[in-house]
Amino acid sequence: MMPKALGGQIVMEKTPRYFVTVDTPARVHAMSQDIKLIVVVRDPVTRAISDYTQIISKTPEIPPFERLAFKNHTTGQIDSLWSPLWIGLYAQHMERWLAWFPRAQIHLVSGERLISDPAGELGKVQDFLGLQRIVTDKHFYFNKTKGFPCLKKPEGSSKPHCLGKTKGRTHVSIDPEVVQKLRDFYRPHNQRFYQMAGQDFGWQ
Ligand SMILES: Nc1ncnc2c1ncn2[C@@H]1O[C@H](COP(=O)(O)OS(=O)(=O)O)[C@@H](OP(=O)(O)O)[C@H]1O
Repeated sequence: MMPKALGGQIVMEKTPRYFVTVDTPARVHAMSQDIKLIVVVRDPVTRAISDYTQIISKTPEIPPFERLAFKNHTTGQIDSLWSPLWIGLYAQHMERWLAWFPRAQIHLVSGERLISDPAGELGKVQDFLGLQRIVTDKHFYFNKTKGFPCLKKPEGSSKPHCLGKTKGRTHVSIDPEVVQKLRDFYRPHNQRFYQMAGQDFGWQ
């Protein structure tokens, strides 16, 4: 379903689910072997809480995060198959992609640095895509109220553009003990992911 393009044009498509869907690497490989892949990753614990915040905003009747995160609350056994937690097992997902694509064809973007240093992170994306570095520091300003960077002037518009209301929303508050258990759970997975990535994302 990718649109046709002229020589010199780059076609882009974004579907977060691709990174974690088991059959996708093989299907993408069958479509194009020299495709460039970009993945935005953030601290998996914050990611899970953000995910849950999104789910509960649509289905308020679901059980609390603390209940869904554990298979057995007494033994503290984490339910790693619960989607918000399973998605954060980046090393497992990355492994499936690396069975089909060389590491150099996959570029990892830090979700945290995308907020703290958008121009730096986008500079690396432009290099990865073989583009001239057109987007730089001068294209962004930091909106303190939102806690997010905004574009000073998007193409074709004279007004600044900030991300929508749901970006940078307040997360559901989670029992700190549960957060600590999740940090302990993810630590070895994160370490394995840093090794595959060749970079330390600095998650706690
Ligand atoms: N450009 C950019 N830079 C940094 N962070 C970003 C960006 N776009 C989305 N986000 C954050 O990703 C979280 C999920 O947002 P999404 O737009 O993907 O989906 S949704 O809002 O949950 O439907 C959500 O995280 P939280 O706000 O922490 O819940 C978004 O704020």
